[in-house]
Amino acid sequence: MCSLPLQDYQRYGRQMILDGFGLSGQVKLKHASVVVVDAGGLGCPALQYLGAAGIGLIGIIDHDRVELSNLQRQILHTTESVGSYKAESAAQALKRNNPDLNIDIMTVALAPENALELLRPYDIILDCTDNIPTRYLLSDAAVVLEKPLVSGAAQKYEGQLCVYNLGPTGPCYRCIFPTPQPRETVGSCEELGILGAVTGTIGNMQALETIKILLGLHDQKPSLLMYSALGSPPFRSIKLRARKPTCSACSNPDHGLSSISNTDYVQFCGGVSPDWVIQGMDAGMTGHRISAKEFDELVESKVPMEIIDVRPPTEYGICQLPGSQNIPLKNIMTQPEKYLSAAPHKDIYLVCRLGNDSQIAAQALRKVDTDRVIKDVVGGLRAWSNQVDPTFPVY
Ligand SMILES: Nc1ncnc2c1ncn2[C@@H]1O[C@H](COP(=O)(O)OP(=O)(O)OP(=O)(O)O)[C@@H](O)[C@H]1O
Ligand SMILES: [Zn+2]
Repeated sequence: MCSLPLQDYQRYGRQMILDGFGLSGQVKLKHASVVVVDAGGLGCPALQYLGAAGIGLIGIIDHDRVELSNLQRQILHTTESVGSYKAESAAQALKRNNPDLNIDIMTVALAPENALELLRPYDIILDCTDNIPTRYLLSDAAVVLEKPLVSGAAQKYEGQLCVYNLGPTGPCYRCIFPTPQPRETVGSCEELGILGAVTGTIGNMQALETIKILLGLHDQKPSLLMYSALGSPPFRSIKLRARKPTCSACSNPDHGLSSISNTDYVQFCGGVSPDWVIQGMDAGMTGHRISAKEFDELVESKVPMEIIDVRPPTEYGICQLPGSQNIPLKNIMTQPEKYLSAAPHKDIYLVCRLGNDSQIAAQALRKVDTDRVIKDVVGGLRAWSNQVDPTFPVY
């Protein structure tokens, strides 16, 4: 009797003849389950190889829809899939290659309330996300669920790869990064740019690490791989120590469901909402923020105000709101008092391209002056163009 359907011997034969793989390896993959958060730049290549290799059950979590600007790197999606859910579009692409796959499509954002429930059914979790709050959330959930977390990151020409929480002593993300980097030093692909083949390199390696773990071919030694496409050599690897005895997650016996649901991941990471929060997945919008539409109403009603645009001068030179002045983020961060005393009584509204840097600037100014109205425009000039003035350039 065959352990696999007859046609699978042909489909997977090239990998089954590898030393350390064999029939038993293919059967292990068939009985394995992995969940990939998300179907973006890293998730697409990772999913493509996991699906083709014959993983028995694949979960895809992504609440977002395909946009034209995703297609240079999110290679499972096509021009026709623009507007569809990424999780659905990715699942269709995997099925075109391998029609018998079992795929769980989850078109929701992973959040503290649903993380454990959504991730629990799977053996291994892949972190392919692009924001720091979700990285901490995924790590904390992987620790509670005692599952390996294959984590990738990519930006510009660079990427990183690490397997966290591997085996009983493998470190978690919090062991290595106990506190988030300041928001000013990190940014999204939309802000900083990304070369598609770089996400391809890291995403493929995430699939490879996952398959190694499932087959028992992983050496279980934790390391952080750093990739720089323009570097020489392009790959460097740092050995990581075992779990940190002081880690607030993996070495804390009280770390569990309640610590996840009681953590405000967005606040912990500097209070800047990633776009899944802004899209209403969370009650993240505070009284300190204003929508582009409401901001327009205030401008129209001639309320006295100071409009500060915190973009770099080159970007301010491309397009700007009438009546705004340009004070780049880094100037505000180094001398917030100076800019407050220059406009002593007026309400202050801050804008930037996408609404992230202006949030940081607003927080810094509010620390110095707690009485004044100091708000940032959600979604920045991109939202202004979408919601108020379609003739305002988007770049
Ligand atoms: N908490 C989350 N739950 C589910 N999916 C998430 C979560 N956070 C991020 N994602 C998904 O991660 C993916 C990241 O993909 P990627 O970094 O390639 O950029 P993008 O957001 O699609 O595009 P761009 O940054 O160019 O606008 C997105 O599809 C996003 O929806
Ligand atoms: Zn830890």
